[in-house]
Formats: sequence, structure tokens, C-alpha cells
Amino acid sequence: MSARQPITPALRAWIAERAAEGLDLPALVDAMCQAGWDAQVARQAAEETLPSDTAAAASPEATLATNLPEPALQGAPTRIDVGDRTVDVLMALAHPRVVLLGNLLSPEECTALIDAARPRMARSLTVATATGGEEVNADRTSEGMFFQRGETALVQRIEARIARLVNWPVEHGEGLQVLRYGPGAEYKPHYDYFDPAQRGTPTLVRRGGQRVATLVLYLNAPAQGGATTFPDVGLEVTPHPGHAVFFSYARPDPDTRTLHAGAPVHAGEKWIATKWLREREFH
Ligand SMILES: O=C(O)CCC(=O)C(=O)O
Ligand SMILES: [Fe+2]
Repeated sequence: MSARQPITPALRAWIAERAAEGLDLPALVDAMCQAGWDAQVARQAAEETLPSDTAAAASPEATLATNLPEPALQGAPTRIDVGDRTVDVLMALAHPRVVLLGNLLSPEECTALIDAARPRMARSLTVATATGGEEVNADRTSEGMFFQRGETALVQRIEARIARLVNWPVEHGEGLQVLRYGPGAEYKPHYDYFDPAQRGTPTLVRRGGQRVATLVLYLNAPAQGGATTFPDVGLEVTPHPGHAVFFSYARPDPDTRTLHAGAPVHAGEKWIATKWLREREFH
């Protein structure tokens, strides 16, 4: 292609997402050329989007700072030190970006979180994207509650651990939400980002930008059912106490393939804690 192509925000977001997946500068430029971009434009866009030290180093070993939450998986570690604990890396998927983690919470912490949440559970509300308020949603038959950020010593400890795990400031996180699904309850397929086409989205985004990543922490294991599913890629994550599934989305777009659901619980109950991460400080 010879015509000068513009470096659009969408292109920048795409570059950042590929970088988060581990592509280095030469690989990024290659991928863009294959997609029809002019080599010079591709290199310029990549250099402008990636931090200068990354672009300059341009080696596969270089730490790729990104604009998305992301566990430090360079060098394929089997475990990650999160300060007061060592988390197991169990599985990673590039697109959608999904990382399955083990040992994020101890059995005692899972129980303590359930016990602290239990007296405050109410039928789950979902953000009403049309208005920016909250509403009861038939697609979401769980019960839930929110902790304030840093509300208790336990919540504070977990939030600090998550921040270190995904390299994203505590202040960019929404309060931890605890959900309980009884038999038959589910959370139908949805995206966690706010739909840009909805009228209420600007109100929601004013509180800290878009959501860019989600961490679902499993607090128990239902006897049957209750997986977190990603229908676009046929992935089912089985709940185990102390495990967590992380996924990120560089832009509010279905092409991130982050459509996901809480599958119906068939036997027993399912308890999770969800941490949504924003672009900026959430207040
Ligand atoms: O229940 C699950 O496994 C998924 C929960 C979820 O999607 C959410 O809290 O946003
Ligand atoms: Fe979700």
C-alpha cells in the first residue's frame, strides 16, 4: 500500500493488545504488514504506542509495559510472587486474553469472605447501561453485595494481592463484589465493559474510565455446574476454591472475544468474588 494510512486510536489499541499478549516490536510490525499496513506507518505506529524503552529494546526478553492489567508472564513462570503469597499459573490464552490462576486465596480466606458477605446478600443488580443506574436483571439470577474498596483488613489484603498480580493500581479497581448462585442460578452471556452505544455509558465511564479487565475469584466449588464460560472460544473454567480467572479487553468491542457467562449451577451453590478494573482511578 502506498497511500499514507492514518494511525487511528483503534490501531493503537490493537497494538497495545498484541503487546500485552507478548508480541515484541518486530513481530508487531510484521503482523501489521501482513494485515496490509505500510511498513513505515506500521513501525511508526508501534513505536509511538509502545513505551520508548520497549520500542528501543525491541527484544523478545524486553518487559512489555502495556496499558492493560496483565500478570507478569514473561519467561513463562509457573508461579508468581504476589507479596504475601505465591500464585500458581495454570493456563493462559492469548485471544481472548484469559489467565487461569491457582492459590490466589487460602481456604480460610475464601470462607472468611463468604462469612463477611453472607448477611449483606441481596438479589444482584446489573448496571443499567441505558441510564447509568442499577436494575434487577432477569439474565442474572444470583445474589450479591459490594464491599467498599479497602473496607476490611481481609478485603484490603486481597486487593493489594490482586494489584500486584495484574500490575494495576488498587485505586483503579471497583469494590470487590461477592456473588452467590443457588441451584439453577446463572449469569447469561455478557461483556463486562460498558456498551458505547448505550446512553448511560458516559455517566458510568466518568467514574474511572472503561472497565478493561475482570478477575473472578472462586470461593467454593459447587457440586455440579457453575463454570465461567467463554462461548466465543468454547472455554469453560471450572470453579475451585482459591482459583481465579483473569481476562482483559483493550476496547469495548466484541472482537475482544470476552463474551462470558456464569453457567447454571446444577447442584450445590457457587460463591465468587469479582474485581473489575478500570482504566483510571475509580471513585
Ligand atoms: O459467575 C461467573 O462465573 C462469572 C461472573 C461474571 O461474569 C461477573 O461477575 O461479571
Ligand atoms: Fe462478567
